[in-house]
Amino acid sequence: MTEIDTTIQSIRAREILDSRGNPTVEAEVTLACGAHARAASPSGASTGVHEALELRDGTPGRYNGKGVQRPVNLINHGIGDRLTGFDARDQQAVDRALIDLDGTANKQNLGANTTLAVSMAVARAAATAEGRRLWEYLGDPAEPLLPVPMMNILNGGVHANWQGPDFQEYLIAPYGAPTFAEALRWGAEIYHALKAFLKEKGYSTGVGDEGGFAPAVSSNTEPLDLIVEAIERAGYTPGTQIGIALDPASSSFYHDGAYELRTEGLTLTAAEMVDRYRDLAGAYPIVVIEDGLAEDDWDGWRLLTEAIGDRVELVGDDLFVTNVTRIERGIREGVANAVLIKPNQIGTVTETIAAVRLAQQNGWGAMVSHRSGETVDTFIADFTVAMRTGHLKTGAPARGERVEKYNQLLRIEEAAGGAVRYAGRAGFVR
Ligand SMILES: O=C(O)[C@@H](CO)OP(=O)(O)O
Ligand SMILES: [Mg+2]
Repeated sequence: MTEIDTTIQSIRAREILDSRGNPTVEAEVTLACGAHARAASPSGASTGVHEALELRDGTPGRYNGKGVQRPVNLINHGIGDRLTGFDARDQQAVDRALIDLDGTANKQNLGANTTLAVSMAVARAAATAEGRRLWEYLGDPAEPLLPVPMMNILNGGVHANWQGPDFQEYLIAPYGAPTFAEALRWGAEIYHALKAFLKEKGYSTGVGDEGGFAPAVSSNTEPLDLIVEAIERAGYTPGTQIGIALDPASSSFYHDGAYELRTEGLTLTAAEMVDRYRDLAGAYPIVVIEDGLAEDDWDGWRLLTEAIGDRVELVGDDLFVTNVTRIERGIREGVANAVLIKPNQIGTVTETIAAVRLAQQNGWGAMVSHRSGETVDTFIADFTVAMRTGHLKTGAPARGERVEKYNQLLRIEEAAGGAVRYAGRAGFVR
């Protein structure tokens, strides 16, 4: 067998649009053997202050300073040349070179959007050259684990321009399904049942950034009642077949040391928020709460973990920002029990894998996630299967940029055949 030459021959970048109509970076890698692949960075709206930098043009003009010509130029005039000659199969060396070229802890010079597009495109090009599927190339698990799709069917907070609830995301988790394909079908049926129910109640069925409905509800609890009803109308049982997850994204309504629930006209302390989550977890089949407390409210997080960490998966997103230093602190201090994994919060595939492994080695959960600004790139679908993380959140079962990830998982489940397993309830740490 002749050895395939996976030496990087060229890397080019371009500006494309994301699902919010904002520019983002797409990188394209060509190898000596002729294989080529591309990858695009997503972009968040409720970004954590500790995330790696997302580099944009900054100056008014094209896209009001939100353009990405600077990242594109960095790749076309510098990064591409630096990485030419590297073996695309040596992901760690490629990512190390990107990290060194940037030279900061937070990708301040190159931007995590710049480095991530390159890093993912290199991995995909290497997989293509080897004729392997990306999930096999990244992890080669003997028994591929299909994740529970965490479907965000009701949007609030900044993703709904603060027209709906303060809590940003209400998700359904069809963990009782026998296969991923069935889970996705259940989720889509519940999504449609919710739409019909909202219409019946006179609510708008317009959607937010992640494809979930964004009704102008009068409290943060009302969506839970709407969703429970939708689950039942679709013919499923809340709690045994379908769980509910929340991402309040509370950093976005945390001001001057308190949590401001505008919808309810209330300002709560961390302890009062914890009481509320305890009550909600008692009254509804809640399996996951992400970012229940704010990104630097470690004391509040500790209270929450002590209160319900034994029965609810408590996921740190803005708290950990896919950063091993912050995750290590959480593990050391017993704060949270799971990590949200967003590759663009840290900027390379290698560093993202390190964050997943750190969580898994400590018995913590790792939930891979899309961003609210997405493209049709499906890297995270393959990544989730490769890392066997058991669950993935990538929006509503509607809107192209969201369903493309779910559809990729359908393809993976089909391709993996008999070897495959659906994570189900075991996909959660609690
Ligand atoms: O808070 C989140 O978890 C994400 C993704 O759902 O939102 P954004 O990409 O806007 O940070
Ligand atoms: Mg979040």
